[in-house]
Amino acid sequence: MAAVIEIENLRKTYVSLLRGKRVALNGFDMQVTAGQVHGFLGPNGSGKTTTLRTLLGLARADSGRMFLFGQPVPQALPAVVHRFGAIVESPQFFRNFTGRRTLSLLARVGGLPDARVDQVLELVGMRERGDEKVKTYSLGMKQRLAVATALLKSPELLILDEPANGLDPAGIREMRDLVRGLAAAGSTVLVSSHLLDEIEQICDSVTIISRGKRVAAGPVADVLATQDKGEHLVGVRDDDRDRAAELLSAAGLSVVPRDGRLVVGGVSDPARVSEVLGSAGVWLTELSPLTPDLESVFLTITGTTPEPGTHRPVDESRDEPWPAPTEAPAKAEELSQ
Ligand SMILES: Nc1ncnc2c1ncn2[C@@H]1O[C@H](COP(=O)(O)OP(=O)(O)OP(=O)(O)O)[C@@H](O)[C@H]1O
Repeated sequence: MAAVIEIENLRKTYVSLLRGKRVALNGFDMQVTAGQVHGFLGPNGSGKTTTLRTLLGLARADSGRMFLFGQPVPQALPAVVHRFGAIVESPQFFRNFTGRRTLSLLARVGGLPDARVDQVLELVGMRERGDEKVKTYSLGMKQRLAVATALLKSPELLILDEPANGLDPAGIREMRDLVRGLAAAGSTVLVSSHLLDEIEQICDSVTIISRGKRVAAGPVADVLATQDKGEHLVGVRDDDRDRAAELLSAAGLSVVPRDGRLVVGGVSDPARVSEVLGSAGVWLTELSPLTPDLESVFLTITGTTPEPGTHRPVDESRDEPWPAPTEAPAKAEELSQ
């Protein structure tokens, strides 16, 4: 399958007079295959929005290579811009326009038939509210309107930065169905989100970024498998628990008690657990695999598992000292971004 997005060794440093240099992307790589829903995950400040802004020509990279539909960007953006839709920062709408008027205006600018407006309003579940003014919309409705604007040109690729932001549970489910529906119709979707269970449900593949670098990528199942330690939840009668722990430890398995049961790691064949215990007259009441979910994998890989009593800095990027006076002064464009 062809790669719709390819990013190689992308570097981006922000420079500000107040804070000096800040490395946002530190040699980041990503590939998104055609027809997939691809999740883009990372802790706060890890570089997701910077990646998307750089890919779309809204910020300039220090170095690295990027391709959309096989064409180098930002140079080829004018040639491919009609093939993708993106919502990277909360778009601003005219407050006194209705949703429909907003979309009609954009459709006209893009040379699209007005009939497309009704289609996209329907797609994002806003058909009934389309004739109300934007200023009466909730955050979630504005989010849907934003998605509708990105869908107007029936893009082959849709890039959504935190599309579930502000949506209630029903809205999140609708967004999920919308994204899956687009993929089923042949579109490619890149979606960044902090909602890991959502990503696990809707994405075929993921890229996880931490401190401006890719730390994991691939089909969701493969990424989950990297952290699969063969853990099983083992239940025995209360009286047998200590003995079971001893037996399993003696058999070379790791054993940690949890909520009246034992978490046993390093199990390549579950039959071994029942064999070890059964041969000593200890009988199982439960034996179930503990497969990692995306949230636990994410927390482990990015090193952001909360530790009771400690606070994690909210921003992951690396500060660098202000450049020595001999270095070239930062460009005005960089300072303003
Ligand atoms: N315009 C800017 N000027 C200076 N620093 C910036 C600018 N935009 C982003 N940064 C910094 O770059 C780093 C990466 O930010 P970015 O917004 O890309 O992260 P993110 O992964 O999208 O975070 P979040 O999940 O919180 O949205 C952060 O340290 C951020 O403070």
